[in-house]
Amino acid sequence: MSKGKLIKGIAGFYYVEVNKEVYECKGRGILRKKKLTPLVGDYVEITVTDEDNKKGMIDDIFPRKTELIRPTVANVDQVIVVFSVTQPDPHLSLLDHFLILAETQNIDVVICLNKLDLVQREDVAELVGIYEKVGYPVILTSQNDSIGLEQLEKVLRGKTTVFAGPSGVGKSTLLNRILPHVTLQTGELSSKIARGKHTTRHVELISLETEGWVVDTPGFSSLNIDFLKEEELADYFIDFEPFAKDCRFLSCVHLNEPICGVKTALKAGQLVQSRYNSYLQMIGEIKKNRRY
Ligand SMILES: Nc1nc2c(ncn2[C@@H]2O[C@H](COP(=O)(O)OP(=O)(O)OP(=O)(O)O)[C@@H](O)[C@H]2O)c(=O)[nH]1
Ligand SMILES: [Zn+2]
Repeated sequence: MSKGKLIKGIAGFYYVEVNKEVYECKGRGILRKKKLTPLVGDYVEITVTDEDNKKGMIDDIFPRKTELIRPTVANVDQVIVVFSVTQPDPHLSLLDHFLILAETQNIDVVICLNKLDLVQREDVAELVGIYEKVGYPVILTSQNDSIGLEQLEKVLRGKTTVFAGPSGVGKSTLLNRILPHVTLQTGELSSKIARGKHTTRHVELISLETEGWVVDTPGFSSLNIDFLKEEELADYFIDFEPFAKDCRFLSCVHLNEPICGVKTALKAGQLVQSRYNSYLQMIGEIKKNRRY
């Protein structure tokens, strides 16, 4: 028996990578009896039934560390959320929505700001400062000027990483650059049509030469956080947390309550206005969702 990583599942077949070789596998009946469904990202035990044709059977699934819902991938170590510094301009509210979703799934995030070749470093210093202060690592990259690529590779090494971000920020271009052995569709090829296909694609882990896997995901233009409750939203703003303990009421939602640690910190410049604006916007979305 060998231990492998499930990298793709299509129509009842599971593709399992063992020492850089990929085996087409079926799941044994025992899995169904145990109510286990193999997921992309799973570490599995397989028996090779046909070495020449690379076929095998999945005997067991190792316990999952994490289970991401969208995309459905097990054992994800981190998400790299890519935004471009311009073209398109970074949409901070969208980035904050993404960060909140990642926090609800308890997953580590690295922010990658791409297309650095189009601006001066000074122009992005404020943006970088905002998110580093909040507590997220920020990497600056450019595929055109080969900036930050080694740093990015270092972050990916040995991990299972989901790449996410809005359309057109350069995710596929970056991945093609650090994965020279695969070719992903980028916006340059008949963009709109390619993009349509993008969304129906199967989730697939791409193996890195330096150990580790990445998952490319279709670009998003909006994200729903309105399944959250108003009173729990602030818990996912990791920068609010140290100040929320100074609120008079335990149930404070940091809007109009008297003696609110979050609003005091905001006035004192200890919290960033754009983050609080995103918070207000999300509260609005949650309230709207409740009205039926
Ligand atoms: N100036 C500059 N342009 C870039 C860079 N990286 C990518 N681009 C361009 O940005 C456009 C979009 O790149 P893609 O890689 O297709 O973007 P994507 O994020 O994968 O987009 P979706 O597939 O729609 O999610 C293309 O025209 C790229 O040539 C960069 O570092 N600098
Ligand atoms: Zn408060």
